[in-house]
Amino acid sequence: MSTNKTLYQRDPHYIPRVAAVHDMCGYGKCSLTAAIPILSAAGCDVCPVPTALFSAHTKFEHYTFHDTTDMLPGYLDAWVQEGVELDGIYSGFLGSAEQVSIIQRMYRQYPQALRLVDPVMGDGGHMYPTYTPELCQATARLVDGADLLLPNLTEASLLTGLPYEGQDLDQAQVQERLKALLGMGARNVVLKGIDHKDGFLRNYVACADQGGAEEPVELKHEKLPYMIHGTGDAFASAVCGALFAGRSLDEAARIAGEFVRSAMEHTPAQPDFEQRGVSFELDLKDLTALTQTL
Ligand SMILES: Nc1ncnc2c1ncn2[C@@H]1O[C@H](COP(=O)(O)OP(=O)(O)O)[C@@H](O)[C@H]1O
Ligand SMILES: Cc1ncc(COP(=O)(O)O)c(C=O)c1O
Repeated sequence: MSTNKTLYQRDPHYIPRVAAVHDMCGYGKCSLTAAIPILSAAGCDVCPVPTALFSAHTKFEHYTFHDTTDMLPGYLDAWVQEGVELDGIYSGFLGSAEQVSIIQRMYRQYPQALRLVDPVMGDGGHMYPTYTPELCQATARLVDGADLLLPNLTEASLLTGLPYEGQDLDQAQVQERLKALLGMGARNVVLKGIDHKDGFLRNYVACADQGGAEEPVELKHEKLPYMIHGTGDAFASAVCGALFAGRSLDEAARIAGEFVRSAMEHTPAQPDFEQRGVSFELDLKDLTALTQTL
């Protein structure tokens, strides 16, 4: 089964501009330090909107956190004054609940821009330390009208109220979560990280214009026997990059899964690999080759 759906028609001589609304981490590759290189490798002009500044991500014992909410209205006003145009708004980890209203303001200001929402809130059944129930409720407001929503299973539970039942979900449980997310107004969903402990990871693609009635598309690839932080951001950024390169949704999710798997294969060769995050630098040229239409 294939949805074979294209969200963005790429003119081969045009470079799409995408606002990346994520935090910046000094160490531990995730968020903007994933989104900027990965989307650029896929042929996008990335304009960062930093939602917070961290010395390192929240899986570290020691980190500093600076919420940037206060500076964002002026930052975006200045873009409007300069006539900056956007083809996409790709949001992820947020610093405060008020930032959801700021993203909605961007949606009003750039009505043609694709709305790509990675509803970063937690994993393994737990919220990230700087997330609060209020911030999760606010994040849920981004589901309605999202052209693409990219939750993991923890985030799918937080958004839908369905229980978190681990990563080993059967087809009916996957379908239930996808239907609930489409029912909340997401136009397309990629549900990440289903793990039957059979040596593969599975990602599922579902589209609202199929009424949620069709079987979702299952994309499976090898699972490497270690976990590294930041895979969700690398995966979501690669899906978005491939979409802006004109790839279909299924193909974008397949390309992104292979990109993360391949990058994870290179990662253990690096010192402190479990700390530094996914080392995808050597894989960027392959992402360019896979996504480029020029
Ligand atoms: N151990 C792994 N081996 C291979 N691919 C992986 C591995 N971990 C994650 N990935 C890929 O990255 C995607 C996103 O990772 P995941 O950890 O599920 O996201 P999140 O960080 O949002 O919880 C997965 O769905 C899978 O395609
Ligand atoms: C500061 C920060 N940004 C982003 C993330 C998202 O990481 P992932 O790619 O694993 O979803 C996290 C998760 O801990 C984080 O702490």
